[in-house]
Amino acid sequence: MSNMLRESPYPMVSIADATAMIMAHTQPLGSEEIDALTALGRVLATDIAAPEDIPDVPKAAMDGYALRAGDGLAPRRVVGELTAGGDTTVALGPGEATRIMTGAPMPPGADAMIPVELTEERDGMLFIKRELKPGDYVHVVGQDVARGQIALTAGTILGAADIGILATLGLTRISVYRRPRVAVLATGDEVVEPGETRPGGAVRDSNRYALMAAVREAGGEPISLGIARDDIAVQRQAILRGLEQADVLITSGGVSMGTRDLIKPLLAELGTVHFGRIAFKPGKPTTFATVNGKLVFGLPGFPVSSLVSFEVFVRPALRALQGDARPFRPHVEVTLDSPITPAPDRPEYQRIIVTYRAGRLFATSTGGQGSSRILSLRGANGLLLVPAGETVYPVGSVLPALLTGPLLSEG
Ligand SMILES: Nc1nc2c(c(=O)[nH]1)N[C@H]1C(S)=C(S)[C@@H](COP(=O)(O)OP(=O)(O)OC[C@H]3O[C@@H](n4cnc5c(N)ncnc54)[C@H](O)[C@@H]3O)O[C@H]1N2
Ligand code: MOO
Repeated sequence: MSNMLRESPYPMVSIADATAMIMAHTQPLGSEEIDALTALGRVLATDIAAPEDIPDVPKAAMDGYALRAGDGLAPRRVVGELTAGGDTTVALGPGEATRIMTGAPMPPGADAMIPVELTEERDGMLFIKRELKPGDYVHVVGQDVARGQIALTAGTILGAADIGILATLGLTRISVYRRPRVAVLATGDEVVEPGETRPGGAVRDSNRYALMAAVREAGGEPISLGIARDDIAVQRQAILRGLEQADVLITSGGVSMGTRDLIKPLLAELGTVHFGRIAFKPGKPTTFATVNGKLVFGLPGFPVSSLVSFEVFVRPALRALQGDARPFRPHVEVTLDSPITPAPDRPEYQRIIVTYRAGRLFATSTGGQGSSRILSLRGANGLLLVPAGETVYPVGSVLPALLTGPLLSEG
């Protein structure tokens, strides 16, 4: 008599409920102070107020001559030359002008400047072709950033421009949220290291390596826990080792109905399993637990199921843990370029290539959507949200999708 369970003891939860349960257990980790100039991709933990005006003194906006607007169109005597970073001690009296280069501080006494194209200089005299007002072509104090202005807000993911803003303000140390440490464990007697000789029927461990790369892409720090064979003591020990070192633990495999599917009972023994099945394809047996306040995701063994479940359920949690104010991928509407067959029993997240064309987003399927067909992930920059059903969606249908990568553009 087989001791296999005939029915899962875990109720099937909806995608929305699963997401809500995960996010309810996910609070930003603490912050740390780091070098601002190498903080690309990190999430700011505090607002940044500008400590000074930029520019801090009035500066020439163009190459030309600094002068006094009140002298009107009268020729001026050229008394010197000012360059950006050069000596700024020249002071202008009435009837005087000085050559000045873009970015050089305006000399005392000058209240305007004129671009070289609108002038002539002969025998030490400047002739101007246009009358000026005070302030013309002058970059005023605080014009770019005003002292006290909030230049960056907490929750910002620091991009190249933000690094530039911090450097401009001279802020070389900043407070950012800590990156989650994420331990990744592969399970399965049939699973071997990709570089090892593969016995017939064994599978190479693609999941641990793909998941660790996905963790890194999501801003986390992956920790490899290797491969645990299908033995409850071995897996318990690996899980405990992971929880000691990490904020989050991800396992691959061993979450469905087989006699060697040990992850769910183990997590129930060590902590609380919040859900063990989702009405979702690919990734129905995806499991979420907390053990001593740490998040644990039991992802399915099929390579597509594990990566898609990571994208939909784990990635938002990793983003929220590092303080990202917008942890979810953008939702868009796409027009089908190829017909789509839904799964009859569960909403399915099908892999698509999204292209921007003539003002609209179009989606092409990546082909067969089997959970073991890893090539269905190749080139995909979107997940099409296909409701359960029997009817094929023809070309031209409009469906919602998540954008998971950079948009392709045609024409
Ligand atoms: N009777 C039922 N059987 C299954 C059900 C079910 O509801 N009732 N659910 C199916 C669904 S849906 C999924 S998804 C899979 C998930 O099963 P597991 O998470 O238990 O995964 P395994 O059985 O351990 O492995 C599945 C498959 O993936 C390969 N694998 C495992 N680890 C890796 C790895 N690290 N790298 C690459 N490939 C891996 C493994 O060899 C298997 O081929 O269960 C269905 N079954
Ligand atoms: O949900 Mo499973 O991931 O269909 O293959």
